[in-house]
Amino acid sequence: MNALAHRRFLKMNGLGNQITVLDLRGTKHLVSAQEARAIAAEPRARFDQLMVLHDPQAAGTDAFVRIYNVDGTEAGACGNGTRCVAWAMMADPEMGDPAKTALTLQTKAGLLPVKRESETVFTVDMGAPRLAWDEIPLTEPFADTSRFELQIGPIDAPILHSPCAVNMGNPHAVFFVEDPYAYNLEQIGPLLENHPIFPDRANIELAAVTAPDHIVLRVWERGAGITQACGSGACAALVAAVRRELSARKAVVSLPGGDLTIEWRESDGRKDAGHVLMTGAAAFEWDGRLDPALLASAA
Ligand SMILES: N[C@@H](CCC[C@H](N)C(=O)O)C(=O)O
Repeated sequence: MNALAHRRFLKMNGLGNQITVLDLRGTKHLVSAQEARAIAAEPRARFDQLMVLHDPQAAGTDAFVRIYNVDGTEAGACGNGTRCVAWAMMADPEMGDPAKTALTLQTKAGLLPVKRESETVFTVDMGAPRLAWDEIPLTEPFADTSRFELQIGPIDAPILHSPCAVNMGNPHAVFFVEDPYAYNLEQIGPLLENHPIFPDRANIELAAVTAPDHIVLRVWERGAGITQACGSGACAALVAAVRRELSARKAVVSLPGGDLTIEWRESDGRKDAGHVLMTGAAAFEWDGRLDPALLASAA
């Protein structure tokens, strides 16, 4: 019998970003790409991202979290999913500890301290953005990744060009445009996600700065396509807007699924070294048990 059979899952969302939380603490099981895709095929467990909790690996942390996209690939960060995991570990009647108001999660990308602001609102310290070309990563060296050479469409009339690259635990390319909703993201997204300039592929953002403290954003997610919201994408958009001197260091980022407040702190006067804080809601939808028949097909 597969170790995942009949395991309880929580179906949640972070501003409409579909998140499934699976608690594997106390087991050694690592979800394979096939198993992740099999879980996504189960209508009640369907996700943009699957957040799998494992026993903590570092002192002072509450859990190690593996993050899977709907295509089975793994990611280092998921802002919306992190808030959902925090809700599960603090408020879920079966796995939550209501005494907790803060916790620290670890992912492949590092440590994520989370603070509970209210019943359903959490602030995640998403860490410091990484901005060097080989940290994004890009395949070619660019001294300045805030406006690097990349365009699609006709050479003399590109549809999109000169994005800003930001790594928020995962790679992002942010294009500044007048109206993010004026583009066929369904068509452009996969071309850019898989462009040879991104050796690890990339999440693609279309951002409009409508005021120094407001950004409108749409995201094509690596491994998941268009989602209602992307937390790390919202952080990347704010960081990119600050680097391009288009916005203040704190702004509301409006995604199709709702708003996130993002702040890029300074660190000892060093503008590029501070951490990015993301505040927003997490919503529980339902729970269920994984269907062994579907998992059997993944074996
Ligand atoms: N929805 C996410 C980002 C999930 C990971 C991403 N698709 C990747 O592969 O990097 C978020 O809220 O940050």
